Amino acid sequence: MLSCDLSYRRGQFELNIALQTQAQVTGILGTSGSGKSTLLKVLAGLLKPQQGRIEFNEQVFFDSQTRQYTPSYQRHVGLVFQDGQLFPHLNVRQNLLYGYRYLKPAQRRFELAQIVALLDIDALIERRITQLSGGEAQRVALGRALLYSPRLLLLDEPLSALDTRLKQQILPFFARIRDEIQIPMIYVTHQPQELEYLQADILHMAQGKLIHLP
Ligand SMILES: Nc1ncnc2c1ncn2[C@@H]1O[C@H](COP(=O)(O)OP(=O)(O)OP(=O)(O)O)[C@@H](O)[C@H]1O
Repeated sequence: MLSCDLSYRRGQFELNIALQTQAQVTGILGTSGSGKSTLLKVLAGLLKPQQGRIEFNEQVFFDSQTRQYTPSYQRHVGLVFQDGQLFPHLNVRQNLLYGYRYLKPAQRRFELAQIVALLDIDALIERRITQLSGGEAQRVALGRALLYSPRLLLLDEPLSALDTRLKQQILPFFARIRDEIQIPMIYVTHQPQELEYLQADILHMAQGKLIHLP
């Protein structure tokens, strides 16, 4: 269960979000500039709200009243952006194991072979990042996030850099994450069809707030 009630201000922009969700996939739709990415960064611990409380599965991420703040690396959340942001100087295997190496064995929920099979990236494992297609790179980025054993996956338009055919190929992998390893996901997109495919609970944002559509 993710529960938050927070305000975050940056210049003229203000984010005010109160939500509770325990859906497997929570989808967030909203116009450009409505604050979707900012919300994910606040949940990930990359931006600190001025006020409120964020709790995930009974772990307090932030509480302005008790002055609690859990830094990003202690939240165990995975973040995937639209362009994957893989390290170009490392090959696929090294990218996949990047965060995993820093986990204690007891913290590791998955093994490399399991994630490689889940995402069907076996044939790519020794490739350089520059030798990957957009869809392959995105699966590797997802694999790297999963190997970090996140308890929550934050996805910021993970398919928006891909063409329609590739989107159709990759969406089922998100369904596999939902069904086979059951990591809750917050999935930001401009495409309602992606959320329908994933049977997400859908939230709408506008101007820094959640809104109810008529
Ligand atoms: N690094 C930054 N510094 C200052 N303002 C920013 C920064 N990043 C975003 N903003 C502003 O914060 C507001 C929310 O931006 P955000 O990126 O969260 O929107 P979004 O809903 O994710 O948009 P999009 O759908 O275009 O990705 C916008 O007004 C944006 O211009």
